[in-house]
Amino acid sequence: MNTLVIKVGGAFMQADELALELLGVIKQLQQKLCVVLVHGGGPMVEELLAALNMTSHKIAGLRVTPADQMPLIAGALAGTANKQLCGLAIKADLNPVGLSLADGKMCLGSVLNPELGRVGSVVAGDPQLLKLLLSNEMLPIISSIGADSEGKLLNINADQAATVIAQLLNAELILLSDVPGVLDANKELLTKLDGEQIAELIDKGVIRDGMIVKVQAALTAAESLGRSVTIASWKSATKLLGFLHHEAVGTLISPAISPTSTTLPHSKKTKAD
Ligand SMILES: Nc1ncnc2c1ncn2[C@@H]1O[C@H](COP(=O)(O)OP(=O)(O)O)[C@@H](O)[C@H]1O
Ligand SMILES: CC(=O)N[C@@H](CCC(=O)OP(=O)(O)O)C(=O)O
Repeated sequence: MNTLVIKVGGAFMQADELALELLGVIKQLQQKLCVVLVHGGGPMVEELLAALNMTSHKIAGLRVTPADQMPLIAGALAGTANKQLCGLAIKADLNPVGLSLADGKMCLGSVLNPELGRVGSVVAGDPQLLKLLLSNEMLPIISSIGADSEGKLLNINADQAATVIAQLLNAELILLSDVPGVLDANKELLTKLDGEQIAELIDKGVIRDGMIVKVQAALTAAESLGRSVTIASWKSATKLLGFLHHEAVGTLISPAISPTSTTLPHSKKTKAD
């Protein structure tokens, strides 16, 4: 069976009804595909830090993560967000297994850039654990907390995490957010983009904030997997069933023409490269 990696942003877990609808669609997709869910949780991180009177900021879409905030961020992502999503999956009659990127050595992490603190990059490691779970019809639900070779925790952007999981399993990849896809300057959906068009839209300031990391992660995946990656909304779950019949949803990111335009800031090459 082919494998599909679906990534959902943090706002997803806070929209129970829509989340349950998407999880119902995942149950249907499981008839035809192996599905792995990767999740973010930016809003949960921010809520926890704010409750503790702590602040946080992002550089180029990546949250600067001082070492003393790492246990809290791991709690919000691998704890609150992961378990909340596993709970919703149980309600949707799925068989979830909550994991982080270090489990079963599925991904190997290292510090991305010391200026960002414990922010990490990961490369594909051992797929055995995920294959075992998928062959038993379980739904792996993976948070973007990883670890370095010394076992110290790392905070990985969840779009980048999903990209590496797709590389690990040679899977299709869909990145779901709270927007219908990548939008142009008039807020109209762009149905197809390649590396050159993306570079231009970033230059013009049309693609901003978290969407920059997302499109760059999608390009990295598209290039290394040699197939298009979808950016779409988790708010229109049933449209995703069209994916089974090769119907396009959201924005299709196709492999870049210019490989240099796809590199993430300071990112390392993955094994799949
Ligand atoms: N051109 C664009 N098209 C769509 N969304 C964009 C664009 N530029 C910036 N964004 C912003 O990017 C956000 C999605 O990125 P992010 O907040 O990181 O999502 P998630 O948490 O779902 O991963 C959108 O909610 C939107 O505010
Ligand atoms: C390094 C980095 O930026 N980590 C992200 C991980 C969670 C994430 O990516 O969540 P969303 O998908 O909801 O944005 C963070 O701390 O917010």
